[in-house]
Amino acid sequence: MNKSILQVRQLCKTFSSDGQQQHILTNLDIDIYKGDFTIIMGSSGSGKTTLLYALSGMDTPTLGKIIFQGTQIQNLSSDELANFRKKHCGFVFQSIYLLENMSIMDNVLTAGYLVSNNKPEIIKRAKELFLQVGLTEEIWRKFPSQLSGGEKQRAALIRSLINKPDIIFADEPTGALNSSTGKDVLDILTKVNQNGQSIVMLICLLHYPLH
Ligand SMILES: Nc1ncnc2c1ncn2[C@@H]1O[C@H](COP(=O)(O)OP(=O)(O)OP(=O)(O)O)[C@@H](O)[C@H]1O
Repeated sequence: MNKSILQVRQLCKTFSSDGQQQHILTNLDIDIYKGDFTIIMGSSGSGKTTLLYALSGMDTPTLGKIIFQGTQIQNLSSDELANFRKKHCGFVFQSIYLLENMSIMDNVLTAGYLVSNNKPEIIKRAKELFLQVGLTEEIWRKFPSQLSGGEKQRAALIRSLINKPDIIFADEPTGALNSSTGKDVLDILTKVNQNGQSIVMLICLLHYPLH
């Protein structure tokens, strides 16, 4: 059986505003295993993004434990958490946050250089990844505004992969794409998973509560 890399125990998240409490996540237990493609479904507003923020240490839970490869991530300082995310997590979102003032290759390289000093190795890996997802040199030299939604999402996926993360968190990665480009992105995620990459994907479904 595969190794558990992320364990969530009795996770609760409550937001308070105007004296009102909103219990978004209640006593969630989750185990994410190495190499798995885990899909978490929930309706709009059910707390998927809240869960992703907690799992990746971008927000602190109200109660409960998140243990990543033996480390309880709530115990890390904000610098340690930022390092943890850089080294261990990759992110793909519905809104594609590429930097508009640089080519998509430079977007990917910039993310790689944050973690590694080995520039030739990062460049080699970026080129291989671009070719694997069907983006040729002509495309990787372009700026985000010159690309289709599907091409941009594939570039964002490469950026999430460049540092060989332990887990990719994909929050509705096909939400802004039409069905054919959305399928292309899902096919690529499936291929990446078949090569051993652990993926947690959040999908919005109507009328599907998380708890
Ligand atoms: N910082 C916050 N302060 C107060 N309430 C919040 C905060 N963040 C999220 N919420 C509330 O928590 C609930 C869950 O939000 P979340 O974004 O996690 O849902 P979601 O399942 O990702 O929704 P969608 O599929 O529409 O993106 C919503 O009612 C939202 O308004």
